[in-house]
Amino acid sequence: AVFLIRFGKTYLKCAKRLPPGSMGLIPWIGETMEFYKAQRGNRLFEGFVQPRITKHGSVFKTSLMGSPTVVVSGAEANRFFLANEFKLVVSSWPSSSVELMGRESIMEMRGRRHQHIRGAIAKCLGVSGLDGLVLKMCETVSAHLDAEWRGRAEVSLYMSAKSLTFRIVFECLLGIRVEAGMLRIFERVLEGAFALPLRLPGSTFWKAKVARAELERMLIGIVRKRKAEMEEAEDATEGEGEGILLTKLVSELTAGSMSEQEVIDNVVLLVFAAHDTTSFAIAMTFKMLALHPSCHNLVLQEHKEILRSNGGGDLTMKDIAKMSYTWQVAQETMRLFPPIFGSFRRALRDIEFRGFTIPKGWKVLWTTYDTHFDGAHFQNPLEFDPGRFKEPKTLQPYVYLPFGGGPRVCAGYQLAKLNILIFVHYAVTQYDWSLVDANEAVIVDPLPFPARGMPVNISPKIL
Ligand code: HEM
Repeated sequence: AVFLIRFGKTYLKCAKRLPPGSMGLIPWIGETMEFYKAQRGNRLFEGFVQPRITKHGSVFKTSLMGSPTVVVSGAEANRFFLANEFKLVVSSWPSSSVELMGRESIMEMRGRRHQHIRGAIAKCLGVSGLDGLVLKMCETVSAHLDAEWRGRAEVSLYMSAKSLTFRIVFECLLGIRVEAGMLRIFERVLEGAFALPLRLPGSTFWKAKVARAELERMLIGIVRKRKAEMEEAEDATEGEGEGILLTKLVSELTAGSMSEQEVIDNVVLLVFAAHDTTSFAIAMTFKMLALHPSCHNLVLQEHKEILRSNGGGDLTMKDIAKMSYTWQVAQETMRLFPPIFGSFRRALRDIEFRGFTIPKGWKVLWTTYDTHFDGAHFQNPLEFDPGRFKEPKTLQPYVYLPFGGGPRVCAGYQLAKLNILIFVHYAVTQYDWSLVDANEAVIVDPLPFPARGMPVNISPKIL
């Protein structure tokens, strides 16, 4: 009833200037079913957004998951809404995500508090912070391949990428040893992040809450121990190398500029932000390499050259800088298969956009798809052509957005890049591999993943 009254009032006030579109027969349900159906089949653009753009234009209204929503398209719209974060809009996550990630995480922060927490995270996740982690990341990738690939004929590339990404965040960034069962607890939290927030014992959300409480207990123990160790050692450094991020967050705690809850919530959020996104990018990069053998050969040449020049030793940032073609492959992969298709914002006040009014409180959905697949920005947009990223500076701003844009642009971009490149380096130079199922579908629920976990046949490479 509250929804209907509020919705009705806003509707009458702005009706003339609302964007065109359909709110469905029952506004609370609206077009949610059509949205979910298209999303699950990885056809959100072709199945939901594009037909409505054709019918209503590039700004249209709909009603999704109980919220009146305006879907916007094009680089100009992306810039308008992403760059005006905090001024006209704020990011808007489902209540289950907020509850499970924590209300003190960066995704819920605004203004100064957001800037402060982001500053602390960015210091560790920027190029200079990560420089001291390259060696540890290489050791982690090597150890991962030895433990999970060696001696096997087949592995699930996606699951392997997931456990590696988890290990990199925990062991390299936080300096926390991954114990058996930790990944499972974490994944149970993630499973509830987009589930209906039902507090019924046995429901996905309930199980996620129980897992979150377990994770929180574990993290509180770790944070308190690290704080005591740092105090005892009178260690006032903000950290570098292994564990850089946790050291930085704990030093903020000691200095009184962050609360314990903020430290815990942001640790959970960072693992969440890194996990499915990086793993999907890795899996799809391999898929694209398998489907485009000439690209695979170029990648292999690039990495063999690095092995030749460093004598097969540990990688350095200089070696990683030489992986330019591999990064083009990964970028082109994320253009076609963005790990995050877009995200929701909430209007802080009535917003005038392209002659329409977006009422205060309504949601705005920006997506990567329409610019990523637009022939005006990318010639033959459905073709896989890594070469288009050779000169990325020629791209107009807010066209290529796998990492978002504006004040909330991905804080983990450099880490994701390192993770992908280092993994590709070790995997392609040490193993011959091929896809078990070249036609494996991608399911989106609500983040994308390969339906069968992308099994690959592997055998040790004889170089
Ligand atoms: C291929 C991998 C990744 C992709 C595609 C990706 C994508 C994104 C996107 C699209 C956003 C913006 C969301 C929005 O505007 O609502 C974002 C935000 C964010 N990402 Fe990533 N991400 C990746 C990896 C990572 C990693 C490895 C980390 C850190 C460990 C990370 C940390 C964050 C954080 C903290 C934010 C929120 C920033 C803020 O609110 O200020 N991401 N990411």
